Amino acid sequence: MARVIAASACGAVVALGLQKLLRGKTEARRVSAPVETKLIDGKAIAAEVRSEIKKSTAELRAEHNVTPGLAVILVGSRKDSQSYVRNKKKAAEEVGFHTVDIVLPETVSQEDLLFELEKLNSDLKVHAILVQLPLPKHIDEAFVLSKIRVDKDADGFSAENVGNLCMKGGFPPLAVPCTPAGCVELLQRSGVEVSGKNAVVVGRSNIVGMPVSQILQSMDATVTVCHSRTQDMVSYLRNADVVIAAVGKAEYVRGDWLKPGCVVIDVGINAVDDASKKLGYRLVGDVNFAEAQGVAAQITPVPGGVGPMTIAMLLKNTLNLARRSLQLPRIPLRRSTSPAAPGAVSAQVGIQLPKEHLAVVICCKEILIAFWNF
Ligand SMILES: Nc1nc2c(c(=O)[nH]1)N[C@@H](CN(C=O)c1ccc(C(=O)N[C@@H](CCC(=O)O)C(=O)O)cc1)CN2
Repeated sequence: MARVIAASACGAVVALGLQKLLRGKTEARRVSAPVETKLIDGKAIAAEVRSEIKKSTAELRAEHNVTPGLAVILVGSRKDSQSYVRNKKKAAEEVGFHTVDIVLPETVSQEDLLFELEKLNSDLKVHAILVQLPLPKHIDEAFVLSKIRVDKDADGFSAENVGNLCMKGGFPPLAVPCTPAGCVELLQRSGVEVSGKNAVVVGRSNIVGMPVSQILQSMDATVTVCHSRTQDMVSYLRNADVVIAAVGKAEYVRGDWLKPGCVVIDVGINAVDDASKKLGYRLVGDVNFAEAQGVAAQITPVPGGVGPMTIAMLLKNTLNLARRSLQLPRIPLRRSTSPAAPGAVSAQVGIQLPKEHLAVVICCKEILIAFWNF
């Protein structure tokens, strides 16, 4: 009897030891080897897009005698908005666009702002209008945006453009919100295939979170939108192949929340105090960049990631709106890495065909193939 007890006690000790050893092994497996993290250089990619737009603008002028025109309305004297508007105007002029800038005082009435907007709506030289956001509190932002002609909506913020962005198999939007389009362009030009992948968007703003989630969904990603009320956000992020961080909180997403090998697009631009800098602050994103190193396979830096793409995509929208005014198709800037599914709403830069035209193209292709085989 004593021997039996001793044997089973011994067995239990061995089993416990084995269990411990195994647990140790699984824990060791969970800590994966560091990943080599590649930087997605938004500055360089934006320069590439701008040079393609410059070329297409020169062709449009040579072939149709039309110069794309962009008008920007700035209300008030916020330093950041002034700087964004200055950069937009500079970039537009560099690619050969005609530009108009309207600067109104902080105290301007909504009526006077709408009066200026109306003049731009009927200016034949202006193909795209942008109202720099945010607007002062006394102005109804949504109402003002709704007064921009849909076919001059440079930001793609109108209900019709956003509606078309969300509709499966509907008309393609005339313009796509610039920052979301920039995020997707970065993914495409970095060879990231999103179809069938888990994408997590952190943030649900009208400018970024909502439209980027719609675009990714139209590209066949499985999209989860996390926000301030999401419970256990980390559980979603740990399963995300693609992360779009647009929450507006400095270094909010921690490195150990990410799935090893994921791709991170950091939309945040947050100023944090830094006495070592001349300005007394430095810019950081919504993701803890240092911690994401060695975990993410690719990541955008801040600054120099999504920001420059926002302006490049504004130029793209302006060029496409100018082309549309001549009933020309959208300009294909560069072949994307993955073609959109037929009829899908697409954020790609290529020509977008309505379903009927696509059917004709497919039909012609079938006839050609049949002819060839015959
Ligand atoms: N009508 C709109 N208003 C606003 C938009 C918009 O798309 N349409 N987006 C933002 C601001 N924005 C453009 O307007 C914008 C933000 C940041 C950048 C950028 O290039 N950032 C740089 C860093 C800049 C710096 O040093 O301060 C970067 O990330 O590298 C461009 C445009 C709100 N309003």
